[in-house]
Amino acid sequence: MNLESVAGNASAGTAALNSSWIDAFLGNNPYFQAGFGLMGVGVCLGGLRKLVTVGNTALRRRLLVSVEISNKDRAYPWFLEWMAHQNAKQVMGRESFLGRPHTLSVETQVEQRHNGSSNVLFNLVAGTGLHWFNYRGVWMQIVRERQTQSLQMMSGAPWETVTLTTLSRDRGIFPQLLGEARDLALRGQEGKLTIRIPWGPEWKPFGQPCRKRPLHSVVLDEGVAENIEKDVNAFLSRREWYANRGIPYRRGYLLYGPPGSGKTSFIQALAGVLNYDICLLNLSERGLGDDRLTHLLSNAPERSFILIEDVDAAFNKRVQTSEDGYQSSVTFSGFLNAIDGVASGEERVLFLTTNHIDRLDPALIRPGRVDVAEYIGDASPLQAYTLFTRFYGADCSNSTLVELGRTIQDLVEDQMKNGKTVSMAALQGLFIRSPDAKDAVVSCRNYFHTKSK
Ligand SMILES: Nc1ncnc2c1ncn2[C@@H]1O[C@H](COP(=O)(O)OP(=O)(O)OP(=O)(O)O)[C@@H](O)[C@H]1O
Repeated sequence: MNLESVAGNASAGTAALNSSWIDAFLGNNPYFQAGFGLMGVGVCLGGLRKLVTVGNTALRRRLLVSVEISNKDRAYPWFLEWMAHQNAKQVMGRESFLGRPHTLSVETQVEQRHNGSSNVLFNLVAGTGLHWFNYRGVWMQIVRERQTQSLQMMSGAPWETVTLTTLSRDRGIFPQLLGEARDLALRGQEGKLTIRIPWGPEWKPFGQPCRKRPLHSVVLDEGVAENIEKDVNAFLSRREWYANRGIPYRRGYLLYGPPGSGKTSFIQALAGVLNYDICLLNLSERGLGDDRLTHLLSNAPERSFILIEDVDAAFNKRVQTSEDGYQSSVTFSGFLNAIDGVASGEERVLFLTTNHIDRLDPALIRPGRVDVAEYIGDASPLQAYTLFTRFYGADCSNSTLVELGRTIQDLVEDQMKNGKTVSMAALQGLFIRSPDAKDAVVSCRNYFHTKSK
């Protein structure tokens, strides 16, 4: 036996000894056996979990359908209002709707009453988190999420989304539900006029929608209201006509005349009759530049009049020729470009008002920018008569009304012969302060008497 084979035998012996020691240690050690068992169970569970996740994703993809509504979309407030409505029904025990939401948020609504007072309603809607509800026999999941990390730049409000999920076969229920929400929201606005003002690059409702003013309550000189209304209606019915001829689909109106003659009131009443909103733009607003103005005019909400009041105040000859340039950061050429609306092919109805048409640059009031210019003047005798009869029509007999109305008419006529006029706003003020028709005549007489001194 040589030395090498002795060494080989020794090492083989050591290896056999080690392996039998490990086998003995592992095989007989209950801790190791349990450890391996647990590891096996863990691996199995991990695999199962993965399987469930994959299965769940596949199942969701094939069987479920989701709709996401973000608070950038117009449907978002409609949907929340609709939810509040459904929730109120549930609270009143009329309909089973939400699976008893535990997180609620408040949607506060201020309702203007007919007598001028207001009523505040607190609607409880499903808050952030997960909710279940049944709509027309279809179960849905609502997840309302709010992003607290980022805020909307202009309003400072957090971004929100509502995700509705239901079975794929019931996907047709979404348009139905959203349609219902829209109808509910629009029904709530029936008889109301929304005024919007710029908010950053967007238009935002200014306060609560107000009650529409009947057109006949604004008494203009004979034929004036009818002319404008007819022209606006003709324009709105000729979209195709404009498109076929490649003419930009826009129309500009300028109402000019003394203060308190009813220019703004008429535009608001007309918007109400046509179910249009008003986008009120103040050219002297701080921070309003050419770019933002162009963007605002090109992105006005559909079915809205753009109203720019006292347009002379922003661009009158005096200011334009002054050395320091313009009052606001909107330049005159920027304003002309914006109202020309090179960037927009959408319908655009622009109303401008001014007390001083002579101060307007001819470039602003040329056809294409201002297509119809109407003078709205102080009270004519007939306007005074009509306003008087509208105020006191219900309070006295027809013959008394006519007789007193004629007196008012004569008073205004006499004033005019003396080269004096009275605004409709002033007459309205006198009538509001007079409890009855006879008082109104006395007040008018005194007023005119004082004025003619
Ligand atoms: N023609 C009118 N018929 C009925 N009410 C009128 C008329 N004109 C003015 N009024 C009343 O006077 C008030 C002021 O009217 P409005 O603001 O419409 O006048 P305006 O011509 O736009 O004035 P300004 O040029 O100062 O902006 C309103 O409350 C309105 O009801």
